[in-house]
Amino acid sequence: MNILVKGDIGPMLEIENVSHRYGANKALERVSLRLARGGFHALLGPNGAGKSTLIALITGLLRSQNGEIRVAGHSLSRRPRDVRRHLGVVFQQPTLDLDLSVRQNLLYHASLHGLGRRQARECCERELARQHLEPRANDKVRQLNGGHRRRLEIARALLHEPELLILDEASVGLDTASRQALNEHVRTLCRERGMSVLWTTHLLDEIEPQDPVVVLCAGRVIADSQAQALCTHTGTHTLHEAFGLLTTKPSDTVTEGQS
Ligand SMILES: Nc1ncnc2c1ncn2[C@@H]1O[C@H](COP(=O)(O)OP(=O)(O)OP(=O)(O)O)[C@@H](O)[C@H]1O
Repeated sequence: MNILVKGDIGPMLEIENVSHRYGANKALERVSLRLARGGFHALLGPNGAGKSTLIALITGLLRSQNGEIRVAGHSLSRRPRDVRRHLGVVFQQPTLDLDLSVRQNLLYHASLHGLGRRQARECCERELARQHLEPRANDKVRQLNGGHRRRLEIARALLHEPELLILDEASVGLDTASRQALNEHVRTLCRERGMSVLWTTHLLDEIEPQDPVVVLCAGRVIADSQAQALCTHTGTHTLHEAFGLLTTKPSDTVTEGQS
């Protein structure tokens, strides 16, 4: 995950030695990772691994207790506004207003971003088109299926055209076909817009062999490598087997280049 493509001016996301406690409960322990600019990256971990806590820290929902988080080179503690400008987030729990239309939800959010009326309209129409939601623009969110609601949340997260999109277990609650369609949709967006995506999940069928993955387990990074390298390292044939081994018997961290 820390391989930089020639010409890059630095990583998209850097996390250095971040720990977090909820009272006596240690949720994250000296977590460090780097995401190169552009491309689809996965953050994997079983339930309770600390994925949502890490995302809450990156997005500023939780206050960082120690360590350093930088987005596009901007320090979250020193330049939170610059960080927010570069960041779009789809949280695990949907936060759409079900009784407003698709377009109204977007316009409301655009106004929260401080966009003027005209610019807000333009941004909304652009995202409705990109997420293939134009035909549903006047429908109430309540009328949409789960997959379309998630697309609307992605549209909302991209209104200000961030370079990094974080999705926290975005496919939870969707049926298999909708999960697959959402995953493919995000990968296409990523390719077409040159964005960086951090996709968190505990569902391994959403990961492709060439994806860079970070695996969190019990609050620690236990692997940071390409998905297929995890199989090579653990001597397994599938990512399911590799993940099972790594998360039940965590040893040294698996990093890029190990096999
Ligand atoms: N508000 C909280 N108060 C106390 N403990 C918490 C709180 N939120 C999370 N935890 C604990 O912190 C640890 C990490 O939880 P977190 O939700 O970040 O993991 P996760 O990988 O996102 O799990 P899931 O996939 O189930 O959402 C767990 O032990 C969890 O019980």
